Amino acid sequence: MPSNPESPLSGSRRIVFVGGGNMARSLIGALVRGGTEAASIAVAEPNAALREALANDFGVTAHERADTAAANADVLVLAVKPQVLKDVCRSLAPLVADTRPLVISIAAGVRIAQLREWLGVELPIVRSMPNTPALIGAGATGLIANATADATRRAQAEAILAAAGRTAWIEREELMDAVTALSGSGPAYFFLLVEALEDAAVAQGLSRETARALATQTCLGAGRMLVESGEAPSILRERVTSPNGTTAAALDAFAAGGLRELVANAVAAATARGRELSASQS
Ligand SMILES: NC(=O)C1=CN([C@@H]2O[C@H](COP(=O)(O)OP(=O)(O)OC[C@H]3O[C@@H](n4cnc5c(N)ncnc54)[C@H](O)[C@@H]3O)[C@@H](O)[C@H]2O)C=CC1
Ligand SMILES: O=C(O)[C@@H]1CCC=N1
Repeated sequence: MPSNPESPLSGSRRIVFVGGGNMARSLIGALVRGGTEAASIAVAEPNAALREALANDFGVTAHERADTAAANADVLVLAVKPQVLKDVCRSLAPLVADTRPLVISIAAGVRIAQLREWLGVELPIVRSMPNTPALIGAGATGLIANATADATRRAQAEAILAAAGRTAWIEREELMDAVTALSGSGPAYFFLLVEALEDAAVAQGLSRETARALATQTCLGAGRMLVESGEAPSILRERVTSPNGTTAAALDAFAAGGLRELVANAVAAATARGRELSASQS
């Protein structure tokens, strides 16, 4: 149980993660750091090394099998790869028919209707899309609930994901593909930009070490300014850009190369791939 009785998690008897990989580890770490008692968290993970690491690092109960871990779950967090989710849900169907947990899925491209079908019974379901910065408590997560999830269940789901960063509810489930393309995959776009900046600076004569240090700190500083100033990115960009100066020269080159169109194409491709993945799961 969380120590704070006002927390939306205070009524959770047991939060059970099915799958103990990267994302589950991020969320479990965030919950424990945020004050949720490790004794109220269990995880099912077939990989023994991962299981032991979760138990040792966070004090949670780790099981080999999902059905053992999920007995008496109040909240079930589905954190396996999308490809195995159907089998996992079907194996848990008899159990959840009795225990009626809140089900939170973090699987990319798996729709609520599919989860409902595989679980075999009407349950409160929240589909979410977190991202890897959840590892350091700086995640961004999109959420959508089915009609069976009442305000209490929605608040519980939000509190679990909010332990690892910011959350945003979306109005229509189709928009989850866009959320996946923006914040789910987004950290990779950012890392690619840092790689490209680093390589470009090396080409201009800086050492690899200096280029990485300056590129990394520049991105951190710019990101923090964006969050802490609350100002629009376009305003912050204009403030860096002296008329006819160095930034203007670089921005002209970006525009000539079609950077905005390229980003729009990349996000459209990711959105379309999300749609394809969910169609292939049925
Ligand atoms: N990596 C990312 O950036 C993001 C991933 N996601 C989603 O999160 C989910 C998990 O992704 P990761 O943590 O990156 O994958 P992962 O591969 O690190 O973790 C999945 C874990 O599930 C375990 N597993 C497999 N079969 C199982 C079973 N029957 N019962 C219990 N556990 C089982 C595996 O041993 C593995 O450790 C995926 O559905 C993915 O779409 C969501 C947002 C971002
Ligand atoms: O690349 C993927 O499909 C997953 C979903 C969001 C981040 N990684």
